[in-house]
Amino acid sequence: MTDVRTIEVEAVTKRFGAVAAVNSLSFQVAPGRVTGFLGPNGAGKTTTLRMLLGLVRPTEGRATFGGVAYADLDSPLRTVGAALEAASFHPGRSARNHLAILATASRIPRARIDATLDLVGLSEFADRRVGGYSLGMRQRLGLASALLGDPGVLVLDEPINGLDPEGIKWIRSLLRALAGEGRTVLVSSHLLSEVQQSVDDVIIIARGELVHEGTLSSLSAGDSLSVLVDAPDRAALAAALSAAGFTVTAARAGLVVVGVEAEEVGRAAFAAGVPLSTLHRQSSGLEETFLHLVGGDR
Ligand SMILES: Nc1ncnc2c1ncn2[C@@H]1O[C@H](COP(=O)(O)OP(=O)(O)OP(=O)(O)O)[C@@H](O)[C@H]1O
Repeated sequence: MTDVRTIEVEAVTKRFGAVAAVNSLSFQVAPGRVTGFLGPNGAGKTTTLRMLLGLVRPTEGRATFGGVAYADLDSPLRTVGAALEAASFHPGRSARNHLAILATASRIPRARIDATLDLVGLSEFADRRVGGYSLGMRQRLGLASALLGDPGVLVLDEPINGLDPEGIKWIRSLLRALAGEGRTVLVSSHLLSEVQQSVDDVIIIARGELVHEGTLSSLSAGDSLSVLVDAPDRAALAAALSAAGFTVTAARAGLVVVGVEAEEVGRAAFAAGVPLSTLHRQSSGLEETFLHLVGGDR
């Protein structure tokens, strides 16, 4: 039997008039892992999550929980917890009040209210009006709403946005703990660096299309090694390196040679009798690989 905790997005397309916000997108998200859903602003992340949660109807394809559409789930809040970006809470109500309304509507035991407030660190502020909450506190309340039904799947849109450094550290360990309990945790972000420390897997989209799907370490496999080298006589250095068979690109700080170790470049320059002023190895970080994948010269 298919596990409802597995998110399945199958050839989903969403067009808004002539604009394809999401184009033939397919991926799966497995339980027991934290998965980052990444892409630059406007890539189609929110639209995809909204289709998954039955808030937007796909033009083509389907997005389900183990084959079951959100609208067909027996008890949605107990199966899937979601916190979407622009979550709006009635400013006059307290956090406790918000959760109580949700609990009543979904027949969730009231004991879950205090347990969830405690889990997201809002107990102290539970009876204050949400209107006076900071963005970080509203994020915590969004998370509390998602966790209230003790669901096996969590879908969180930019949950780190608005949190202070301590809050970021806290949410990272919470996400890990939730996945450790066997839940499916899907977290969107437009920055890889924001979620890098908490995700096992990544799904990267750009312009509505999938550009990479795999483990976080599968991303670093795409890292390219390069060497930055320079000489007082840059033209002589370029000629020597080209003659030695290297592919050389001119940069502001010197010449960049891709796919080789610094030692090989140094040896070629030495053999040609060209004194160097700069020689160092540079490895592109994950964020650069990510930006490259999404075509990011932002
Ligand atoms: N209701 C709508 N009507 C028309 N166009 C829309 C609508 N919703 C989204 N779009 C467009 O679809 C594209 C994808 O938007 P979406 O909000 O899904 O991206 P995103 O990856 O979540 O970006 P962000 O990180 O900025 O939230 C954008 O070009 C956006 O302008």
